[in-house]
Amino acid sequence: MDEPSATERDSGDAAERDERDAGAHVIVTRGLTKRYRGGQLAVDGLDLTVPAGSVFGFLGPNGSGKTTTIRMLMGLIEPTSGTARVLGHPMPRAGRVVLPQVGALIEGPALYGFLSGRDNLLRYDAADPTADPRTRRARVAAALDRVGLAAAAGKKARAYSLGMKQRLGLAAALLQPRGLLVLDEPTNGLDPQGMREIRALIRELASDGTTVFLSSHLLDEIEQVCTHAAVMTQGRLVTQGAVADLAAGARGRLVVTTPDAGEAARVLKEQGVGDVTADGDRVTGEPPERDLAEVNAALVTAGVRVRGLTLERASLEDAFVALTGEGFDVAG
Ligand SMILES: Nc1ncnc2c1ncn2[C@@H]1O[C@H](COP(=O)(O)OP(=O)(O)OP(=O)(O)O)[C@@H](O)[C@H]1O
Repeated sequence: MDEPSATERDSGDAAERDERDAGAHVIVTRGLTKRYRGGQLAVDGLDLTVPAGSVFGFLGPNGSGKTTTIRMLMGLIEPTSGTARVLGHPMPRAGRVVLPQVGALIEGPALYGFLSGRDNLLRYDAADPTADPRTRRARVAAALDRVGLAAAAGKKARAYSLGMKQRLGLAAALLQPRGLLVLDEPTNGLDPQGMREIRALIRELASDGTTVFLSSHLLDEIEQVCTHAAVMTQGRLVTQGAVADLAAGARGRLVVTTPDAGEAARVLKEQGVGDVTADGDRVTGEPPERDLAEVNAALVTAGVRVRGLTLERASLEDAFVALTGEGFDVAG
């Protein structure tokens, strides 16, 4: 009679659930909090869940607590409170087990400019007590090949472009098989071409199933590269989930293309369209409840020459604005 019901049995407590999920989730934090000594609350009660195999974007404006979180995940600093599990183990306690399985690129790679790209990697690998010296040369060659630096391997690192340096940093993270790659702002400071190269490389690295956790203050970067994302603002988590679902949670924009933008804006407002803005021949607004065919008919009746009337898919930026009521500080 007193047997627990299926739901009671299944619910468990949060710790048990996290234990069960350890294989499915590569990073799990609960109430993770960091208050710096000066009193700054940098991360505030963070509950993060990173699914295995995802390319997970950790998105937030500058100063929102991304680097502080990454430093706690990597055991570089102690949390003030809360817990973090990485690859199923508690951090920072299990650092010795976890860290060899994590390839990290944090705050730019430390390189010796006077050494070639190849020699930098050989030296880096030699400093890793878990690395097998017998396979060193082969692993370095494979990593250079993987990031597209095989041809430039003999060049001194100081002659590398910023994008090449960043790729060399990624190669260093790939010298050993990894369960997780952690990249802090991997395209920061790169020109558009360098950004494209790094993004393509990240997608390729992820295609073999390696979980990639990358921080960025660039919304479009997350949309282009990531399957999942978490959004931070002022140390707090705003939302997390599959990128497609996050964007779908926000409503898109109604877009009317017309040479008669002023008149179109007036008619749209009359038709109950909110937040109408006109920019050149594009007039946009919040989609109204009513049938768009009626809105179109009203525009045409008023003499507006409609070239196009569409609903634009909501972006992650729309979702961010809808959730926080703030604009996303893209300039950083
Ligand atoms: N060592 C420190 N001591 C005191 N405050 C700090 C320290 N490091 C960061 N902070 C503060 O904590 C907050 C979060 O900083 P953090 O660097 O984690 O943010 P971020 O999202 O990574 O931003 P950025 O991209 O600029 O690094 C900021 O207000 C920052 O000024």
